[in-house]
Amino acid sequence: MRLIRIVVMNESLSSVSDGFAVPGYSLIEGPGGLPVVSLVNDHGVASIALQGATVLSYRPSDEADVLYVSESAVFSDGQPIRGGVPICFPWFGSHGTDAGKPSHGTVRTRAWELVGVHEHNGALTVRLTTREGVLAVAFEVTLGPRLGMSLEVEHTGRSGESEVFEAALHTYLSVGDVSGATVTGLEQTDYLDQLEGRRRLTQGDDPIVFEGEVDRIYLNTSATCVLHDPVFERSVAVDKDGSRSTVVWNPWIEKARRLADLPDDAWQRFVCIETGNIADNAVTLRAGERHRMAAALSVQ
Ligand SMILES: O=P(O)(O)OC[C@H]1O[C@H](O)[C@H](O)[C@@H](O)[C@@H]1O
Repeated sequence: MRLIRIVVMNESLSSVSDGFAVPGYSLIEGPGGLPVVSLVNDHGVASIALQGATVLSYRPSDEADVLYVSESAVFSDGQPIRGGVPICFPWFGSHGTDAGKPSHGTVRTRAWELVGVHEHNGALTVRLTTREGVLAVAFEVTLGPRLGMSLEVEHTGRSGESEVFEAALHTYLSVGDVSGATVTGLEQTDYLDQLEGRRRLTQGDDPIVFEGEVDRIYLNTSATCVLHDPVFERSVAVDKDGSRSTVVWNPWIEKARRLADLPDDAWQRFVCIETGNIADNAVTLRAGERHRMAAALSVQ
């Protein structure tokens, strides 16, 4: 176990010299030696890598994991983790003006700081922070009756300044077989089709089905989405708050082959439903302002 710097920000948190003395919480050595927060309580089990503040698993009691992590994922400093819930920030996809900058921003490839763990009404919450220029970023994960995830951004710069950012909780949901899976909640919603240079189209009345690559940024929607999985015989709801965009992605056969950290057949085993603020829905923050975006996963 390597040494990890842990700062207690909140005096009310119980702490010991090497972590937080909260029942159900532990900091363990995860894949590739990366530090991983493990949470266990009556609601289930969750784990979060400090690398990218990436949620790696969420298993409600008596359920298989809600999240998918690639069997070929790379767990290494400076590398994004393929699966779970990577955080895209402060841009989504390729950078608007500099093609040399990394896909999905800067924070998914760096170690975040673990600043707090607490228990409240039987739920466990862990808080991680990072910073991008004048934007201070905090991510909280709560293991309760649902898995809560909250991304809060504060502009700490000088008055008169403002910043525009995009964000997404890039949630890889595990499915028994993508071919039979459907997503509801985005009917009659406009989207940018990433497969057609972000051409603007409108979803019809039918659920989203997967019969080929799907890569869409739905705009101006705060709707709950539900992933229906007839093989696992369950539905997973993605509720959200402070988010106006939802991305739905499955790479299908060809793109999965091109992604080195994804097995060739892995496209069958996940659907991404990503809670975000992207493109038209990018967020502008003036100095001193905060923005909070949250998502909650639950099995129905
Ligand atoms: O390979 P990554 O940089 O992790 O991106 C994986 C995927 O993320 C999002 O879902 C985008 O809409 C896709 O276009 C992209 O392929």
